[in-house]
Amino acid sequence: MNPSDLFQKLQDQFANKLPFVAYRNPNESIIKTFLQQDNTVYKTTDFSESGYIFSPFNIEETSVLIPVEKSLILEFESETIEESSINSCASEVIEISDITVVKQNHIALVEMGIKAIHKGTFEKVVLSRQESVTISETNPIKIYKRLLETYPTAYVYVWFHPKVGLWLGATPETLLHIENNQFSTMALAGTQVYKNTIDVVWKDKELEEQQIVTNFIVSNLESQLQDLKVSEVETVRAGNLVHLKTHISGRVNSNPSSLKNILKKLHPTPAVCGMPKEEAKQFILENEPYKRDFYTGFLGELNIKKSISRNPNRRNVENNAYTRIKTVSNLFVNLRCMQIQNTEALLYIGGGITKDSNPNLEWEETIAKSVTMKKVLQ
Ligand SMILES: C=C(O[C@H]1C=CC=C(C(=O)O)[C@@H]1O)C(=O)O
Repeated sequence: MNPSDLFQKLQDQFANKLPFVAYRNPNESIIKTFLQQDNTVYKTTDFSESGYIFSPFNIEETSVLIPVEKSLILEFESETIEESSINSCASEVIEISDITVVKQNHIALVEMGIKAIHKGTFEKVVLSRQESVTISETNPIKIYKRLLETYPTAYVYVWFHPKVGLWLGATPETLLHIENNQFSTMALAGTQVYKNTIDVVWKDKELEEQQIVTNFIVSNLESQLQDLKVSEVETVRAGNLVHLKTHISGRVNSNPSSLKNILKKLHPTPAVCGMPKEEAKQFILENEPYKRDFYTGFLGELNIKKSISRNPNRRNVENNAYTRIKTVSNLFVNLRCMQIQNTEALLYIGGGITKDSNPNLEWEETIAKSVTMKKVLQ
């Protein structure tokens, strides 16, 4: 199938008000799609199902599944996206939110967070805001093409369900990757604006903020994983930003409830919630002046069976003997994302607050992060 046929299929699916997702892994060129054949809202009960999962920040709310058995699954190479279709996405962006009020509110929220840290309620909390802009280009497929083009190293998706909503994003953060029993994740936190190099100096505030995430992941997964390995911390680029990242890997015991247990232990990490988890989550749910919904939730392939051929050059029938099936889950944290409602785009942006946070700088950080989505709307 060629790319324009597939984009047309996505367009038709959207016009017919049927659920779909299209996604591309970081640094890869293949775009995969699940086109659901009916408009039911399927849900996961225990993360043992097979399909594409879209989970909210608050895991007590509904995680929506696009089941494998209800979908047409297609994939194609994305390298050949035509320039013309990208340029035609140019759109006018008008701020709806009164930015002075939004700024005052966000700074007041951060100040409350810092006070709670000084009182000892928690050590870290991630506080966020929503920003509303009017867009003249509302075609999600056109915006999606632009995201693909702009962020080759991100996980770039468009997700639609007529009864739930329309979301797009380009996230730099893996929640987990499991291939049979091989597990990996990342601790991503700390932000600076990218200035033509990743050779940057980090302040103690950011180093501590990221270390909290690494410590949380390691201590929560120690009981679930064998051969736990933790890399050195490195600087990585995400669009116009850089972050600190640690790679963490290990082996999971292959029992059917492993994934559910790991997700319970892992989500939401202090990269999007805080430490201790429950206290920070409570503070977020009570004090952020809007509902996160799927922002800082997670999304991706859940228990997908893939065949691996040991000798891909052999084309004869005997070759089947060399084909093995592996089960893959590939989940990402829903960051640098937006929800589109008619001519309005709702952008979601947050940042990690610790005892050393400066409210004005935290505000500036959310402005820098909002550029990721605004860039493809302008
Ligand atoms: C919560 C967000 O980013 C997280 C991931 C990387 C760096 C972050 C930070 O520096 O605060 C956040 O923990 C967001 O982009 O909305």
